[in-house]
Amino acid sequence: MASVALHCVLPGRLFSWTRLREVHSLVKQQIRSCSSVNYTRPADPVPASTAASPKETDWSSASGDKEWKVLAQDFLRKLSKQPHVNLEDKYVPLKSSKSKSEATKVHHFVDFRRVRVLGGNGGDGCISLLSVYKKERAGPDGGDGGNGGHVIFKAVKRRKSLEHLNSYIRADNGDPGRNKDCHGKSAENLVIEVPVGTLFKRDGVVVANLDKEESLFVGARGGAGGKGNAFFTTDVDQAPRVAEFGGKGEYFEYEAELQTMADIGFPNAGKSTLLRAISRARPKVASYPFTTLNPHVGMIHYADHHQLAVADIPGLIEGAHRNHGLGITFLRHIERCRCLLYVLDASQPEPWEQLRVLKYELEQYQEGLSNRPHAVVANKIDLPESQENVEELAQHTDLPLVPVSAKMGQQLVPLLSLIRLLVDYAAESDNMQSAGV
Ligand SMILES: Nc1nc2c(ncn2[C@@H]2O[C@H](COP(=O)(O)OP(=O)(O)OP(=O)(O)O)[C@@H](O)[C@H]2O)c(=O)[nH]1
Ligand SMILES: [Mg+2]
Repeated sequence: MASVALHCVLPGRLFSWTRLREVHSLVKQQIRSCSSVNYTRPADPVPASTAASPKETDWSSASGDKEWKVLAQDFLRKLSKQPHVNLEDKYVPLKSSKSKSEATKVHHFVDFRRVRVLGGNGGDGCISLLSVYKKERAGPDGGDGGNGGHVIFKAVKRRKSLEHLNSYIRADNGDPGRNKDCHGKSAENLVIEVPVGTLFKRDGVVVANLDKEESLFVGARGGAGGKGNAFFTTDVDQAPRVAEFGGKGEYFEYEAELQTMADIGFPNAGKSTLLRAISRARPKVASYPFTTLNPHVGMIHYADHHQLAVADIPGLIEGAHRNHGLGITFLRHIERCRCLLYVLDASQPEPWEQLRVLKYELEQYQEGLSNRPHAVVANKIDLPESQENVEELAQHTDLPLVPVSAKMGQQLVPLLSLIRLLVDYAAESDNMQSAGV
């Protein structure tokens, strides 16, 4: 979700600055040339009153839903007139008072894990015949074994990634029964927290969708405890010498997948700088393309104590939907984002071309993906050449547009308020859809 990601990936190689400059100019050429490949260039700039370019309207009208655009535009207009006066708490972003972590380990955003789960075995029943003072044959007294623990997955809001999920999860075994009718202790169930929106698949088939807070999924049941020999006493057999073994715990392999992990994904220039500016995340920032090779997630806090996860996805290149570059892996992440931010480098000429490429790539990968509530972030407005480009960009798109400087921290508050508006809108329409309204 950062600077227009029309770059190529340079995995694990050392480059000279000259090589890097060559790559950069290649990328720029790509940006300019992609318009001629698969989609048409926009017509000459149209007057602000008839803002939407014909192509733009086509994409957005695919879903027939432009309500969020009107809402977002109104919201931005109000904000520009009366910055944050009388704004509801939920739109007021809070700046973290904590400094950025000094830890050297960077946590990546994990939205896919393969896990093997094993329920605990039940404890074995005990065979014992009691013999006490003056009563040599006091009868059978073998206790039952305890039950093995289940492995249970629970959806909680405070988890945002599957990073903590181990690849092998095993619940405890039940204790075996003992003599003197002592029953073994049942093992505690092992409850593993996962983020809301986690899907569990077995052999490609969805077996559980934890899309509600507190919803549970029993991944593997523990075995039942075996009965001790006291249980088998009958009128005709007063001293049974049989007991049961405890049942084996279930074993399954799942693919855990996170659906709406990050609320906003920015497919594309200065993305990492922006994520650093608005959250405590620390993605690497550098002046060459494809600095970010893994998605990063940062949290934004609002005055009503709500938190939003924002994901920074590595840049997209032209043809990403055909798996060029690192393309398809990251488009998979975007698929799970509720809303999108298109981060454009406003210092480059014709930034609307960057927007077209990004939208085209998303649409090619999955139809309707680019119709999710989204906004355009014109970054680097601190550079003098950006001014004119941003004005022209506003004429080329009818999308909510926020000019920012991620590096200088300019205009970030309106952006954060807008993000909240879009995410709330998306959540509400999701709820309405699931309620069948
Ligand atoms: N002047 C200026 N420079 C910026 C701004 N935001 C980012 N940059 C610079 O742009 C360059 C790229 O920034 P990154 O944040 O790494 O860009 P990115 O989109 O994450 O790039 P990839 O990870 O390679 O896709 C860095 O040199 C930043 O310092 C800005 O607002 N103003
Ligand atoms: Mg980056």
